[in-house]
Amino acid sequence: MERNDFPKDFIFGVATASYQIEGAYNEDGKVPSIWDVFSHTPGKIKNNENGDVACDHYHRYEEDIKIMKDIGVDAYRFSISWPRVMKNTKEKNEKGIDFYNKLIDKLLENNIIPFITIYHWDLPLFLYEKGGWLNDDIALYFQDYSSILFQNFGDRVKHWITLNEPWCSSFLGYFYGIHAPGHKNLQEAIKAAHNLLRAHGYSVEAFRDLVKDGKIGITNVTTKVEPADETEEDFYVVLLVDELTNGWFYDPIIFGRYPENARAILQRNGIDIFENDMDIISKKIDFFGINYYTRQLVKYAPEEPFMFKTIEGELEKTEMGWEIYPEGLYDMLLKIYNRYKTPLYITENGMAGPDKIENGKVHDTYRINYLKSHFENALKAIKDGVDLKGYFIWTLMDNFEWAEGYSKRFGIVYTDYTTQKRYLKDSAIWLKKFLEGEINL
Ligand SMILES: CO[C@H](O)c1c[n+]2c([nH]1)[C@H](O)[C@@H](O)[C@H](O)[C@H]2CO
Repeated sequence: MERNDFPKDFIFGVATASYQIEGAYNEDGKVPSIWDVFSHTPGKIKNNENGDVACDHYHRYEEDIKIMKDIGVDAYRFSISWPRVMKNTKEKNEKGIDFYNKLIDKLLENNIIPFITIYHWDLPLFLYEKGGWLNDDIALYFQDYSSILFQNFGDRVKHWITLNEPWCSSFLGYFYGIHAPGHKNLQEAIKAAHNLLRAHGYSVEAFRDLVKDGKIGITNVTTKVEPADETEEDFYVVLLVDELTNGWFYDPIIFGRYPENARAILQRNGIDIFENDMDIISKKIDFFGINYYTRQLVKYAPEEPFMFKTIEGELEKTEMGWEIYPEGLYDMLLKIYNRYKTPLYITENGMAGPDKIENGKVHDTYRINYLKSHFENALKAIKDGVDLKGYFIWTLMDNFEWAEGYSKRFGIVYTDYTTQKRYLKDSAIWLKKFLEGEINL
């Protein structure tokens, strides 16, 4: 398999997110986010680390773009920091706008296509203090914020993603409590999920007026859910978990309704399900972004809140403890495309590895093998009819891995956090050769 086996307009890129790489957490008018608060709260982040400095990308973006250019990526997916661009619900921070204008112009100067994620979890604290994703007004605040981005950047940026993984923002942030704002309330999670979907819809509505020649979509967690054992009960919980994680955020956008089995279970547990604005939520999109990493093995467990528990699988695992399961990418690409008939991008795929640097080198052969096997499954899906338009590797450089702090390295570029020096890992050199057509896998 080689680069030319992919469609000629297929794009390969790398992805990052504002809070994970930018640093400058209180510079040039940026106001606090819920992640600034959460990461400064003792015990929330491994080793009590935070994103105050991260990869210092705010000051080093030109160097980072040069690295992307050197590797030869076609596109770069990055997120906008809402609290860097907005001082409050109405006023924009000009210095924040300036930063992203410079970033976008430098990308275009280097023939790298910018893909903007409007929201990748760093909610401004001033909105959290108004109720955050639990306050129905947030959908219109998000529309106002989105409109400011469309008006300032839409002349040059034609590919937009409204939200990154609303499942994480709602379930990890409001039910499991391991992400900001750290709540543990299922009803809140369902409310937040609905307001995230509403915010997505209102953003799409504004986009159609303000960036008429652009494409917009949403990125969802997309995990292959499989039964731990071949029992009827385990197959039943597969259906339920697939609806609760994947379907809950795909179905409303295409069908204008929540998946019925998960909905029934939630209602049977006394959870209110929301229906308002389904016409807004299901505004036509141009693509889905798929974040695929691994599978989830589930077992029927009647004693658990959703009657299932997750079982540890036997396959080789990454540093995150996630099984390496490239076939699952093929399965999910087919499943999502055939169910929703909407063009797809892989907006994240990659692995955390035991990366050690020696004399400026990182021999991450395991990451090359991971990417190679996932590229092969993406190509197989294309050959089997999936309209897959691109593939973004997570991630450009090692960065702040949320609750894991800096302990997990996903980058194809190694970040030395003490010197802020960047080092191309073997996987970056491999990718460069693949993109140049030098490698036939
Ligand atoms: C099951 O993994 C999720 O889909 C997922 C994995 N990841 C993500 N979502 C987030 O979008 C990134 O910000 C993370 O850095 C990245 C690596 O953890």
